Amino acid sequence: MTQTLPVGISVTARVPASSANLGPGFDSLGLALGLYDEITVTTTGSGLDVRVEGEGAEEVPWGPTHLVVRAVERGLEAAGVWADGLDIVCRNVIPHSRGLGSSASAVVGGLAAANGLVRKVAPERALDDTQLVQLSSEFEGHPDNASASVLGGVVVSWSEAGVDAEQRAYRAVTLPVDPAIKVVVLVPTVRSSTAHTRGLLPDLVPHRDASFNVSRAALAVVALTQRPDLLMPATEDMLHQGQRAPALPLTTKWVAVLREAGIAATVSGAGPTVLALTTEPFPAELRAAAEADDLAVLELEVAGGVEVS
Ligand SMILES: Nc1ncnc2c1ncn2[C@@H]1O[C@H](COP(=O)(O)OP(=O)(O)O)[C@@H](O)[C@H]1O
Ligand SMILES: N[C@@H](CCOP(=O)(O)O)C(=O)O
Repeated sequence: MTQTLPVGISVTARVPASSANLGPGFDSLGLALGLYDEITVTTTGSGLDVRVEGEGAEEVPWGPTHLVVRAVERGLEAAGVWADGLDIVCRNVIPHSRGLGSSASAVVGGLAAANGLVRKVAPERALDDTQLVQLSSEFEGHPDNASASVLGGVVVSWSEAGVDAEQRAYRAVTLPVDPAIKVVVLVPTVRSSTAHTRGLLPDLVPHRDASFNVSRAALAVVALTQRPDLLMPATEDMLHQGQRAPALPLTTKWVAVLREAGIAATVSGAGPTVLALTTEPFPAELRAAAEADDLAVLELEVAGGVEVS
């Protein structure tokens, strides 16, 4: 039976950004990054009130089609809980359409906030992390981003055929990142749509390229968790970065510049952000050159999973 939430309860979800693929781990590996959106949801007597501050405030809809609103409603529905009205405030920091998983963060944040409300009133109905990974991946379509924002750290995600042929079971495990690894992102001002750059990928790849990526993706897990000295070979890719390069000229240039300087750089997600993984301080001259190319250079912590207070 559906349970109705009382009016006036409130929670805030703090959800990290993420970088998907990490080079060879296309559609599987993800890393949670210390850039956070905050979503505060309060139950009211009726209606829907949405406010958005920061990134995307003037572009995203402030109503029922807003991604966070849809995720909050999905989270309540999954727990069998109803709210007569909702007040939702989004304080956005994660840049949109830059390859930092903003859409997955919005979905994970909305689901986690809904779950926080459920936990206050009917803890036995609250969803666990496995269910949050499933729901957010189903909803957003990118389990590499979604599971990083749910679980934090570096994640390996995969999917299995469900009982119903149309359904997939999304799974993920998280591993701690070697503390010697520093994460730097170079964020362009221009945007790129994930749907567009996915469209550039071929249906078929040569067996040798697939085999190349299998070795590098396996190595990436080792390099990220215990052997940062292997980050350069561990971030090589044949499956998507080259194919997307024509749509991402600035990104492609900076991945090459950084790699020539011995810094393990990849396209972050579907781009256009560049992800750099290093154990040394990021060189000042490269920072200055990147900023001169209109890239924001951000040193970020590896984040934990979404938190609800
Ligand atoms: N916090 C948010 N609130 C509402 N919509 C969002 C939010 N974050 C992202 N989106 C939607 O997702 C789109 C970006 O998704 P996508 O192209 O997959 O890029 P990204 O790499 O940032 O996830 C935005 O244009 C916007 O429509
Ligand atoms: N594996 C996906 C990841 C998309 O991430 P985003 O942050 O660019 O939305 C892909 O490479 O398409």
